[in-house]
Amino acid sequence: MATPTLKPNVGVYTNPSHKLYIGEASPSLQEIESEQLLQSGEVVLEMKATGICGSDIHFWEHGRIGPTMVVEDEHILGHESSGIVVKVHPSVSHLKPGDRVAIEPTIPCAKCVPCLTGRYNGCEDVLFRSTPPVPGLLRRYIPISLVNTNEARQVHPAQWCFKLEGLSYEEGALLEPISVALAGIERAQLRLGDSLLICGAGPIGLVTLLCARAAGATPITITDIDTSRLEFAKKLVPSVNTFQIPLGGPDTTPQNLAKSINDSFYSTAGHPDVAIECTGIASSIATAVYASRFGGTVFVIGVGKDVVEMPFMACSVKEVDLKFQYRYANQWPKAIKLVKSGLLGDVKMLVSHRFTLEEAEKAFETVKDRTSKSIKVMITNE
Ligand SMILES: NC(=O)c1ccc[n+]([C@@H]2O[C@H](COP(=O)([O-])OP(=O)(O)OC[C@H]3O[C@@H](n4cnc5c(N)ncnc54)[C@H](O)[C@@H]3O)[C@@H](O)[C@H]2O)c1
Ligand SMILES: OC[C@H](O)C(O)[C@@H](O)CO
Ligand SMILES: [Zn+2]
Ligand SMILES: [Zn+2]
Repeated sequence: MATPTLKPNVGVYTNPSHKLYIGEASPSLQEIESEQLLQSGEVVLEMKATGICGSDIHFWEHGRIGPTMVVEDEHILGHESSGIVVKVHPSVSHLKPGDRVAIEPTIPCAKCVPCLTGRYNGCEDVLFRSTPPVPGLLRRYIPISLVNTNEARQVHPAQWCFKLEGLSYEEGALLEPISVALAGIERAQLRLGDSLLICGAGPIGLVTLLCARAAGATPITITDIDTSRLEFAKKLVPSVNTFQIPLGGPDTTPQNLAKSINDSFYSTAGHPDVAIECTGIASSIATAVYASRFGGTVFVIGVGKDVVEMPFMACSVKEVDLKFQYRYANQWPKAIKLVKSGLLGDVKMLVSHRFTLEEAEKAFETVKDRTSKSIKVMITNE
């Protein structure tokens, strides 16, 4: 690969005053250009595609997610990324300029019990790109290292980079939300022939739909308050049933909604076997619980308020298996195989808008503005 002309390193920041802006990022152009300034084992990645996640919008708009993830300083966003190797320290032999990789944004400690038992998403000392105070991936360059994790220099360990194997950069960036859905399906124990209810047709509900179809769930119904998202779901997976959750009106209690959903779409068995909740909204979780069969599973991926009122007795008398998810573990290799094989369908359909790094503000406004009808907004550099 011919040595590309490198540009100054910039990143997309938010701060405690809820500003969104482009600013200088680490490492500097001078550090990147001089291979001597790279440390042993390091390579530099030029980011090629980064998807904007709802949590990026949350950190920008509200400055926090829950009580512990709080923007207290200038903070780089982004954790759905892929890129290309542009510089390599002479000590590195397994990567060369031109190699294309996707980044898993988790940096676990590898020492605590969750790490040692394979559930490193529960790491007690985790660093997760874009969750404050760990700077995210939405910048032009990031150093990757085989031998150390130097957080002061914002180096990401090579262990958490996966070769793209022919996938496009955008598909590489989509591996992150796909990993969320795959982890959910794995822990919800969704099986071939299970009937499924997906609550919420945002990017997470939609990738869950693609993964659940591949896993053999049938029938599948997806809900949303927004008709345009349901129309998109139908375009993505024509066999899916869609159900619009009305805002207000006499029949909008979770019990009534659950009954309408079940009467419309689960008439054979009466109820879905599994519900995967992808909104984090209390009334939607309640609808999933009321729709559930005896011994059914309600699996909550959505996140929301610190305390949420739940239909406790409905869970109790139906022995509902109520489960939750926190990010993912061990999903990238599986996600790459699934996208590459075509089993998930055309995941690129999820990308509704593309912007350059310099247009990041417009990109973030597009995600926030529901009239834009965006699904997955990408910052690309291809
Ligand atoms: N657990 C995890 O590790 C994890 C990882 C990624 C995302 N998430 C969370 O998953 C959720 C979904 O993410 P997303 O990117 O798709 O978000 P999103 O906001 O784009 O999508 C949520 C969808 O839910 C719909 N909705 C709102 N109220 C509803 C209701 N009452 N019934 C049905 N639908 C309703 C919205 O119209 C929207 O289309 C968010 O809460 C996000 O923070 C969790
Ligand atoms: O995709 C991963 C999620 O966005 C993160 O867990 C975030 O919600 C909190 O760090
Ligand atoms: Zn995310
Ligand atoms: Zn750990």
